[in-house]
Amino acid sequence: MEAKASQNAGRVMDGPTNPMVTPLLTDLYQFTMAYAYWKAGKHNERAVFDLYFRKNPFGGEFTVFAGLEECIKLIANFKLTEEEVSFIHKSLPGSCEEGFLNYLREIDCSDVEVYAISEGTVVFPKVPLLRLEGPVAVVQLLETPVLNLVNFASLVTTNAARHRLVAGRPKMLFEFGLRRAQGPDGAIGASKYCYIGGFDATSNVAAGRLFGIPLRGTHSHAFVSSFMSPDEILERSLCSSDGSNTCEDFVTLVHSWLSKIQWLKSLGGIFGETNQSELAAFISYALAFPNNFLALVDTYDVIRSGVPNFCAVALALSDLGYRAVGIRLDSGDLAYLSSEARKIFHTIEKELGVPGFGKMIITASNDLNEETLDALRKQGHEVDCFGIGTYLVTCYAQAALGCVFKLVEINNQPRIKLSEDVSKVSIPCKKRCYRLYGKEGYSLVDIMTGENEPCPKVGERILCRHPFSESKRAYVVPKRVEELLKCYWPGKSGKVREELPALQDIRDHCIKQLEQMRPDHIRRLNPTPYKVQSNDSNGVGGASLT
Ligand SMILES: Nc1ncnc2c1ncn2[C@@H]1O[C@H](COP(=O)(O)OP(=O)(O)OP(=O)(O)O)[C@@H](O)[C@H]1O
Ligand SMILES: O=P(O)(O)OC[C@H]1O[C@H](OP(=O)(O)OP(=O)(O)O)[C@H](O)[C@@H]1O
Ligand SMILES: O=C(O)c1cccnc1
Ligand SMILES: [Mg+2]
Repeated sequence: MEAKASQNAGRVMDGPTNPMVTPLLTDLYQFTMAYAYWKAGKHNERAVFDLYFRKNPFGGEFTVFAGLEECIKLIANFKLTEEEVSFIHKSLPGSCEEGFLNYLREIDCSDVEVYAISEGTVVFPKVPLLRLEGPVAVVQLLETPVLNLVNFASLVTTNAARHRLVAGRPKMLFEFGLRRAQGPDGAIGASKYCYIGGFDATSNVAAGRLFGIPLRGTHSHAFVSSFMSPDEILERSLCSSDGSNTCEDFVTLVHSWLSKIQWLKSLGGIFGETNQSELAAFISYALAFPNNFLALVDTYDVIRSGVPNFCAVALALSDLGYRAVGIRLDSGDLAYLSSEARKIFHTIEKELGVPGFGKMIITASNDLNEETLDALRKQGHEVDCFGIGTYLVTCYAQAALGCVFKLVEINNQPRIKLSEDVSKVSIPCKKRCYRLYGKEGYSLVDIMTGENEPCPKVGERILCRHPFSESKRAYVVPKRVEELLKCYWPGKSGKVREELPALQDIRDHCIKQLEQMRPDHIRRLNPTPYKVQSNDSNGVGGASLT
């Protein structure tokens, strides 16, 4: 065990994704406190801090924890450069002794221990997501960057998970937020964490390269409106998909299909002359990507122009052995338009005998959010994929998660932060945290115990009580007990360090966690609060949880 621990601790780890994440990415008062600790000879006192939040976001009763990997990468690489030390020197109020600068030159996180809940886990208020233990001055310097790395990551992952829950599992979800995100880091972070929260892909090419997230894109309005007429298309030939023949005039082939569907009885003359500049754009795009033809159909009129133009191009492609992908709708009533488009696709499949035409993929976008996804689901729609930007990545419905970082123990002495507001009182002591599962497989309660208290055991009755309300207590007989806080950075403790999982594994873990939640905790309307309690060692009676 010792050998493995030192091997892990010695492994070189990449720095944080964003090179701006350095020891200077902290509040000034962390450095002034560090100086004052040092001056008082207290800087090496051993402190324990908990990072937790007080209230679930978005009016819900769950949160998904994210940002751990970036925290560990910061901690693993925490070292001030000479230039940074001299900047701190200049920035501290008044004079600062040379000895402190030497101290700053030497510090790193080799004596810090980090325990954390696994990234992608569903978590609840008050339970520590991270527990940092180490020399007080060093751990204080970590407070701000660690909060910064966890707060938005967990908020946007939770937002993505909520969008996933309301859209339903079979739907594809694409994150399209780069243009609207809070700057480059907000965008890259949103792409990474929306993927963890259950999105299938991103339009953000940089995030695709950095994290290996699948990239997806559709078709733009500018491309459609950049064309005037099919006469602009000079190179009109297209080779069949198997290379066996070439259609010399693909434009004429498309026109012949357009007239055929125009007069299809079962379409009831729903369209006459379609927009020819739009048709030109579709043909041109099909010539560029015959295997991936997808058209944005709402530039002029979805039902009278966009969809018929798309169908004509898709049918011409089908003659040459290609299968079109589908359409994107970006305005109007998405429930109505997707259903009408689907009817047309089915009619063409049936009337013209083109197998699979009814299954064209319909993508929808345009200011989508949880509410609109919910409304669409209730109305009924035929959308297969949703492209979601602004509301998702900016976390429009809630600006911040509000994680805090509180001192709970110093030199083995418990510490508490009091407040008039009971929900703001910190819970003292170095803790262990457990999730207790009932006989149906759902988790029943998270409990926090003192570090040296006995751990809950399967099949044994445990009395759990609300941390601040004496009367709220219940017995639990767990069928399974899971310890939540694991060692992700052992410091000098010699403990084995948990490996940081691959992004894909974090995503799988998150999806599985949400599938295992009792449905009433994750429903949108009036969800049931999940219980977070502490262990009751004095054994007074209570109700039972099963
Ligand atoms: N069936 C529906 N039920 C509820 N909301 C919908 C439905 N269809 C679309 N929406 C949402 O309604 C809003 C419509 O936006 P808006 O009023 O700007 O119209 P628009 O279709 O974008 O118009 P424009 O043609 O000017 O772009 C969007 O937020 C969209 O997601
Ligand atoms: O609507 P969001 O959820 O933010 O998703 C991304 C949007 O970005 C694009 O258009 P853009 O918003 O740039 O232009 P538009 O509003 O005119 O469609 C795209 O067509 C989507 O509508
Ligand atoms: O690929 C798309 O359709 C896309 C990408 C980003 C924003 N809006 C749309
Ligand atoms: Mg828009």
